[in-house]
Amino acid sequence: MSKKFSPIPVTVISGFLGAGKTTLLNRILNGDHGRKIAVMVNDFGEINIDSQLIVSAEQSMVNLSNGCICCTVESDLIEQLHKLISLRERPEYILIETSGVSDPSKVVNTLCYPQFRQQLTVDAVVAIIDADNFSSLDGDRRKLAMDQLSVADIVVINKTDLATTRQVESFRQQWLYPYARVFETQFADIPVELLLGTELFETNHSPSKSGHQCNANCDHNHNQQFATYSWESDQPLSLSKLRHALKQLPENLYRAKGFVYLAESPKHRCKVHLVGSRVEIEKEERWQQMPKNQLVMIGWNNLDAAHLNQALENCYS
Ligand SMILES: Nc1nc2c(ncn2[C@@H]2O[C@H](COP(=O)(O)OP(=O)(O)OP(=O)(O)O)[C@@H](O)[C@H]2O)c(=O)[nH]1
Repeated sequence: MSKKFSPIPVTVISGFLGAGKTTLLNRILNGDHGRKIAVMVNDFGEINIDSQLIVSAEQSMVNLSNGCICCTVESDLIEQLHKLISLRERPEYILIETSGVSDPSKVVNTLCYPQFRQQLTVDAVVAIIDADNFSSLDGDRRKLAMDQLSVADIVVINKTDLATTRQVESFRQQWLYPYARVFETQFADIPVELLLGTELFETNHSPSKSGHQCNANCDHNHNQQFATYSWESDQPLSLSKLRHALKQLPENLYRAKGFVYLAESPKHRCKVHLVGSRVEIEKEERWQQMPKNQLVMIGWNNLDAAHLNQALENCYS
């Protein structure tokens, strides 16, 4: 490692479960940026789904250990950052996608450790709001979603296709800090130049700015607040049974994602997303490996694993 390099800019992408972080990441990676970008992804569930959802061959990808990036996997984040900055071909930019249950301020705090001072510079923290589901969040979930916003330099009000103009306006009035740059989007469609190389973090952290809450005290443990359940199987599922099962899931199960092997299209991998009560099942490319089902579910107040397992096994064709 040599000090002759200028620090690598890092953008942190945060936002509550299912808000559109991976959608935004894919947009950036496939956009016209001309940079050698390294991507770090942090999944909360036991199976790494996010890394499989990222569709770009150009970048180096680092999977952080599963768990919450702001509570339990900080040591892995530090180790992986060291590896990236020590590469002979250093990346020109680093994007970190935090899990939907993470508080980005802790990640920013790690990036600001003295050991990284010559090597990394925080360019901006981006927080994505799910305009469709934000108002349904309450209690600790709402607090976490608001904490994610409070540290953001760039706020993306996403899924405006599913929200009313009034809902979107109420985000601006109630939840956003005046210095944040705000975009309203569908499928996180923002020109890359408005997101990368903005140097907004430094601007917003000048001593004259007040009200910016960069609180790095992580006094919660998301491993306790949130629960995950992972399911794998190699038997084909029936599409209609799966749709029905996903609509019947308990209310405390907020997010599900992964891939399924459907009897109706056995040659193609199908992607599953559930956010709140909205379910999407989409046919993708042909299987590159033996077909299998891989689903991760995230919720709170203890998920009943036996019940979920049974519900999914009932979907066999
Ligand atoms: N209708 C609509 N759906 C969207 C939009 N943006 C993202 N989605 C869908 O929302 C779901 C979740 O998107 P992701 O990008 O995976 O969300 P995420 O924040 O990365 O999810 P986690 O990593 O699990 O927290 C997917 O089905 C997306 O296609 C949007 O603007 N409109």
